[in-house]
Amino acid sequence: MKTIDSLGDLRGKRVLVRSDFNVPLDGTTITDDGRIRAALPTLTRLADAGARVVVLAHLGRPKGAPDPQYSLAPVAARLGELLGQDVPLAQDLVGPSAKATVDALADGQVALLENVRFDARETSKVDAERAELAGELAQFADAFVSDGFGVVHRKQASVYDIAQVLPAAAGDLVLNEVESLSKATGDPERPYAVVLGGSKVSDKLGVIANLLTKADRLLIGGGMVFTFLAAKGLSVGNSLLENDQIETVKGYLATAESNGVEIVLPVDIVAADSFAADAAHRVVAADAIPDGTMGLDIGPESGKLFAGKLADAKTIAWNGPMGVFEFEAFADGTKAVAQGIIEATTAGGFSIVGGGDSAAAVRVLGFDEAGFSHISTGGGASLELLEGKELPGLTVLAD
Ligand SMILES: Nc1ncnc2c1ncn2[C@@H]1O[C@H](COP(=O)(O)OP(=O)(O)OP(=O)(O)O)[C@@H](O)[C@H]1O
Ligand SMILES: O=C(O)[C@H](O)COP(=O)(O)O
Repeated sequence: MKTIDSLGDLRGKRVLVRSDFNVPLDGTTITDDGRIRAALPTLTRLADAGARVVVLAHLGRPKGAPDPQYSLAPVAARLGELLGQDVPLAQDLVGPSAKATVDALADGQVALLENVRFDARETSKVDAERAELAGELAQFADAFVSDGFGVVHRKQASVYDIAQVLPAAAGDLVLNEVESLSKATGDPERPYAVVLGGSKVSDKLGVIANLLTKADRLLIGGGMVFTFLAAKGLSVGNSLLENDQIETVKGYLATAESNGVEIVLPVDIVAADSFAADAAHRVVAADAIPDGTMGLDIGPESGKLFAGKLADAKTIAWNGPMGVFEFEAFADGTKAVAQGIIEATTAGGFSIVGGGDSAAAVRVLGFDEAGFSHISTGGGASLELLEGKELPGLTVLAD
């Protein structure tokens, strides 16, 4: 991939940087700033080189129009604190405020444009619409640096199309992630265990097909569980469920069996009366989830089962928390898996944690990041790389 060095002398040049600042928020409070910290080496390097740095980022999944709950204002404030300089936030993406913000930048200064997903063209499936937005963004810049590793699997205007209209390079975070993850992409040391959880169920179900040809064991937790249990004919109450994926999952279960891949499902579930921190809850067998309740964590027996399946693994990839770890009552499954991975890593395994919330869970629950071989800023991006897919945001940076 092309590197920042290939862009030449950047003093006085306007450099657009795509970062991944999709951080977890509680209201307007950032509960884990790991993704912002991970962006600092590239931003500091560009600022130190005298560039005028204009950062593009998204937050959440707004519907292609401005939506105050997804404003990047909290990110601009935190980025400013971490960089030790005021980071102005333009009120729009390609409008008068963005233009004025970029025009006002001095050499070595960093500014942020408002959420790229407030413009429907960013995520459009129509090439010409994305290209049009990329063309408008390009007017603000002399070069583009792609450093949002967590979005390189997205064929979006600020990730993919922009790299075709400006001199483009990979930032240090993207290079570092690709190098670290490459240890698990080619010929991973076995047994190779993949732990999947979280709530982006349909996104992650998609990666399973490929993982069934690569991994030895798939451990399923989090919101993923219930589509699997339903595929086995079990009732899941009000738990997160992708009804239209049940047939696909039945196919995965059959393929796993014929490929000799072990799919490990929880044997018990923490079932709650509602989605709330103080919801009444009890541990039930996975085949006896009461009607009217929702599974918000894997149960204690499942935690032990999963840790046991990880103990001898030589390569481990983990994406997605095992439960709603943000609520203390539903964090134990995630803790058990994190602990199991740390022990397997200490015993000589190579472990990767991927995903905004999974990485946040490791830090928020008090685990030592050094216990894992690599904590990736990418969730879907790291999974797709591990699947062996070509990622549009990387291929477009090819030298
Ligand atoms: N059983 C469950 N029901 C509902 N939500 C769940 C359940 N288990 C986990 N979650 C939620 O899943 C969320 C994280 O899911 P997500 O798929 O976004 O993972 P991630 O690690 O952030 O990966 P990515 O970076 O790809 O988004 C957490 O906020 C957690 O509360
Ligand atoms: O959180 C992530 O994994 C990245 O920021 C990508 O977000 P997306 O899944 O909404 O594209």
